Amino acid sequence: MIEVRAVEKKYGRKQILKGISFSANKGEITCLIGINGVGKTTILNAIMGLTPINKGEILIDGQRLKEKMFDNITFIPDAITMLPGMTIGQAMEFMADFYSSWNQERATELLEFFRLNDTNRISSLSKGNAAKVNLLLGLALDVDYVLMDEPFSGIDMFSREEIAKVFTSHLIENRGVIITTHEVGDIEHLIDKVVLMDDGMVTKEFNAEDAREQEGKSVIDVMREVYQR
Ligand SMILES: Nc1ncnc2c1ncn2[C@@H]1O[C@H](COP(=O)(O)OP(=O)(O)OP(=O)(O)O)[C@@H](O)[C@H]1O
Repeated sequence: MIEVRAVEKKYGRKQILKGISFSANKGEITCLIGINGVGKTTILNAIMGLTPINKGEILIDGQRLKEKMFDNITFIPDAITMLPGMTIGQAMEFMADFYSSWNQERATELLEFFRLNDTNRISSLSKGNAAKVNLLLGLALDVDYVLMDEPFSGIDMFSREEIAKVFTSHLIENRGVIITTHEVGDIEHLIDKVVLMDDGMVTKEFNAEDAREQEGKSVIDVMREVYQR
């Protein structure tokens, strides 16, 4: 489990996170939702140890962040970080050389799943295919936790639908996934837990299926209630 406890973060004098707390379980997809600039990426960076926090703590499987934990967690940023001149195959080789957790079998399966051609250059990819390569490179690692920053941002409806399918496949199973987004529409049915953020705080944390089954409310219904108060 990833536990974010009363985390505060300032950039200069600007307080971005004002005591954020939530948890994300293994085997579940947790969606962090909030408007642009609310601090979603900052939280992912803090979980990855990429940005220092001012207060609070972050625990992974009950332990404070330590360097060796980063072998068990991966961060998929919102844009591809590989050199544009590389082919998809070369990007995969780079990852295989760099990460001991690289799983070539899973990488090949993801390549087929997303119907990508490994001889294509990163620079020639459509936004949708670049997003798929980005996910492939992260999901091919054998890690328990996957953090994804806006995986659906700026891509067309058909690519979004194809990408969404990966979340219900065995390629995600048993992992703890945190996704950030400001548009929940396409992935609403895939999410287990929802964490709504506003003004540097968590305004509501709930189980999406419970909301659907017990209250007959979609994630969007709950968001409307919370944000339009
Ligand atoms: N390194 C930094 N130095 C100063 N301010 C920063 C830095 N990184 C982020 N910020 C500011 O912190 C706030 C939160 O940024 P963050 O990227 O975490 O938000 P977000 O919710 O992920 O937004 P988006 O949906 O646009 O990606 C923004 O106002 C941003 O300008």
